[in-house]
Amino acid sequence: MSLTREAASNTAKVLSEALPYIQRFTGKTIVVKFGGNAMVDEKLKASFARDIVMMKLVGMNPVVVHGGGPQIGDLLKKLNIESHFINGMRVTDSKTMDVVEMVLGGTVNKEIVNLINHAGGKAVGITGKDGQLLMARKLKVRHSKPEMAAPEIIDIGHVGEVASIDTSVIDMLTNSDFIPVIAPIGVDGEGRSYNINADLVAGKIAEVLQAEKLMLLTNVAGLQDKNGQVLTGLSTKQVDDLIADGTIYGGMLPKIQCALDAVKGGAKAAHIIDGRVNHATLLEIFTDQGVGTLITNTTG
Ligand SMILES: Nc1ncnc2c1ncn2[C@@H]1O[C@H](COP(=O)(O)OP(=O)(O)O)[C@@H](O)[C@H]1O
Ligand SMILES: CC(=O)N[C@@H](CCC(=O)OP(=O)(O)O)C(=O)O
Repeated sequence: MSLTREAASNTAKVLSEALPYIQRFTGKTIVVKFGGNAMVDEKLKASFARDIVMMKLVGMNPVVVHGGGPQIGDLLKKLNIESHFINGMRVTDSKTMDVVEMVLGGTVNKEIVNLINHAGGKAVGITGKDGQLLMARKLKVRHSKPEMAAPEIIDIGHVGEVASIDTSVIDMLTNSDFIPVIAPIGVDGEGRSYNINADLVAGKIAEVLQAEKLMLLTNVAGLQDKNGQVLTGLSTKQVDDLIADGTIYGGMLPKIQCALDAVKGGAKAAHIIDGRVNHATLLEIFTDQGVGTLITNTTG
């Protein structure tokens, strides 16, 4: 079926709108975090993979970090293991850690690799253990409740934070035209595995690579206020207030924290975007209409 003159002209307009973005981002690193909740729809997964391939083909260096919280939750449920979260982090005992490693390093990682390869890219899946990419240490979680005088430090098991990053394996892959797909599992000097929140990993990698953009795809329109309005251009003070009054909670806590840390650490910008929108990644990179919440260092 041929396009009408008007439709063809609109398509040409959109394509030509992409030109300055292609020029601006060629050779630049874009870290994309693909969230577990944006990863449950087959069509969205396939369009995400095409977007990543397109970025690579026009000369950008996409680095994919993925989550898989819902997928871990599904397998834990089948195994009759309960899921508990504190401050957006999964309480991870030894049995849970085995499942986390199996799901993130196995099924989820290889599914994304497969989708990107099917779309015409050359993806390689790794975990933070490969090439000692992610050295981790145990995360100390501060937990507070209104009735408590001071926050207490609680043990949530094999949950880690990033202690150091060695990007050699990422550099080697991107320099050979591969697209790295990274599962957020870290390791310490003793060889112990750690479950690390995928947003935190994406943020740290964006910081170390001094990425042009950190894109966090999720299942909401962006960071929202109490009335559901999407907020953008926030200062750190505003973010602190939104956390204190409970507007930001659960999985959004590590997301917003890592976005702020990444831009403070040298990533140019962080975007929290709606992964439920078809081709959200492409829209954010190549058009004038950014989708979601933008955080830059100038915002506070
Ligand atoms: N202020 C807020 N604005 C938007 N979402 C919020 C906010 N506070 C908490 N959330 C929750 O954070 C969730 C996103 O975090 P998470 O479930 O961990 O996503 P992902 O799996 O994509 O990493 C949203 O689905 C929403 O329930
Ligand atoms: C410590 C911690 O909570 N780790 C996460 C790792 C996966 C993840 O971050 O997945 P999403 O991005 O899909 O939420 C978890 O076990 O669910």
